[in-house]
Parts: sequence; C-alpha cells; structure tokens
Amino acid sequence: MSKRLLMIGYGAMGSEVHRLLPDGMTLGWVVVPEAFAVEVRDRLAGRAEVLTAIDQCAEAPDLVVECAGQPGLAEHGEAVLRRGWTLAVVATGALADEALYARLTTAAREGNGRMQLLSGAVAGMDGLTAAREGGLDEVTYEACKAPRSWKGSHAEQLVDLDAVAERTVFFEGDAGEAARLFPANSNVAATIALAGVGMRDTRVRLTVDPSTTRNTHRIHARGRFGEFDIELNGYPLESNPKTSTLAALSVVRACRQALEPVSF
Ligand SMILES: NC(=O)C1=CN([C@@H]2O[C@H](COP(=O)(O)OP(=O)(O)OC[C@H]3O[C@@H](n4cnc5c(N)ncnc54)[C@H](OP(=O)(O)O)[C@@H]3O)[C@@H](O)[C@H]2O)C=CC1
Ligand SMILES: O=C([O-])CC(=O)C(=O)O
Repeated sequence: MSKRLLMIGYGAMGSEVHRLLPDGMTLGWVVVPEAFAVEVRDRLAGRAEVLTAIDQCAEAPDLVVECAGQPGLAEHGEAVLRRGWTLAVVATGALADEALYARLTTAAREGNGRMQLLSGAVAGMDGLTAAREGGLDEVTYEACKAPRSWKGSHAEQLVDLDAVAERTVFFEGDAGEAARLFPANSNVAATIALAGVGMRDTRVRLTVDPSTTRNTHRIHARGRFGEFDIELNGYPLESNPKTSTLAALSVVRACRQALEPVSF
C-alpha cells in the first residue's frame, strides 16, 4: 500500500515535489493558508485533501514535508512534532529564531516526533557535520543569484536590482542575520550554520550578478579534518527563480528515504 505524505505549503517547490513524488508515495493532505485554499483545491481537483491546520488531519501521515517557508514552519511545526510525526524541513532559516528552535525541539522530545533538516539547495552537509566532530575553525558561505532571483526581497533596499551592471556584494554578515533578512533566499546560510559552527560564527556574503542565470552557492570549511571548497551552480525553478531545483529534489529524496530500507 502506498505511503501517504502531508505537505505544508503548495507553492513552486511543493508543486514540483508533487510532480516528482516517487512511486509508493502519494500526496494525502496539503496544508495551506486559508486565503490560498480554494485555489489549491481547484488545482488539486480532489487528488489530495486541502487543509488549513494540522489538527484537521484525521489520520497519521507517513511523512510530513514543509515546503511553505519560514512562516509555515513557525505556524505548523510544533503541532506536527507533538503528534509524533516526522517533519522534513527546508525553511531552516526559521531556526535562526532561538525561541522557535527551542519550541520545536521541546515538541519533538515530548511528542516523540522527529525533525529532519534537509540539505535543500546545497551539497556537502554530510561532510560538514562529520568535519564538525573533529572541530571546525572556519565556515564561510557565499550566494550569487541573478537580479530576478532577489526581486521582492530585502536586497531591493540594498542594491538597485534593475540597474546593477556587474557582480555586486550587497550583504555581509552572519548566518542568523542573513536567514532573518532574506527568508525566501538565505535558508542555505542557516542550513550551513546548523551543520557547522552555528548562526553567529558562519560568515555570509550575498551577491547579485546580472550575467548569471544560476543560483550559485560557495562553501568554504576548514578544521581538523582539512578543508573543502564546494561551488554548486544550480538551476532555479522556472516557477520561482529564488528557489533552486535542487532544493525541491532534496524534498523528493526525503520522500524516497521514507520508502527505502536502505538509503543515503
Ligand atoms: N533550504 C533551502 O535550500 C531552501 C529553502 N527554501 C524555502 O522554501 C520555501 C518555499 O519555496 P517556494 O515553494 O519556492 O516558495 P513559494 O512562495 O512559491 O511557495 C510557498 C508556499 O507556502 C505557502 N505558505 C505561506 N505561509 C504558509 C503557512 N503558514 N502555512 C502553509 N503554507 C504557507 C504560500 O502560500 P501563499 O502564496 O498563500 O502565501 C506559498 O504557496 C521558501 O520560502 C524558502 O523559505 C527555498 C529554497 C531553498
Ligand atoms: O534555492 C536556493 O538557491 C537558496 C534559497 O532560496 C534559500 O537558501 O532559501
């Protein structure tokens, strides 16, 4: 029998994940804001139940994936974890809020739930978490995207996205600040921080480049293990250029992991 997925959010990433769900996993429920529910019901045409709160879900899903962004994790995360369900998360930037992080970990402990932080748009989180065991001296992260990928974000206050003529750095700070200021664009900064040296000690630089069509992520890590440099040039999703295709694929991978007895 097919396993059943509950998805929080059904925007660009959620739709892509739904399209690519592995055999053996079906979308049972979608949780969306009230104002979006009618539109999603029309789009899904009965293929999944559309809810606006976790307590409306009468059965236990086999997996819950958050594809809703930071407000979605803040609104629904605790209810999922208190029910003892497994929650795979891409809006890792929400965890820069220490109070929310504490609420979610308490809910998981008390409810016997599990929160799985997904690698999202980047690679190398396996190596970084292993490297941390030996001690890390430095972790830096740089993102570079096209102007259209920064539209509608805080970047508009820092750089003229319509006039920028060459690669320009518009933000330098720590991962916590980046995740808070750019909630739809800098979850990766938080993911790297959570896997490495934490929000305050992870240095972040955000750049815009009018000549690129990719979402580029560069990670440098140095420690007792040695050092590594990763550069990942991802294709943005057509439906949302802020979001890399790989981020959606990392959610699909989590769905596959829930099905397979052996997995990476
Ligand atoms: N970790 C990573 O590497 C990455 C993480 N992300 C995160 O994933 C998020 C989703 O990306 P994407 O799908 O492209 O973004 P979209 O904006 O296309 O979709 C987000 C969807 O979530 C819905 N939503 C908003 N608030 C809630 C809520 N409280 N409960 C349920 N649903 C909600 C939105 O509804 P409405 O339109 O009505 O507001 C929207 O449909 C990004 O905002 C970002 O935080 C993205 C890329 C990479
Ligand atoms: O998808 C990406 O390239 C990264 C992103 O939006 C994020 O970190 O939130």
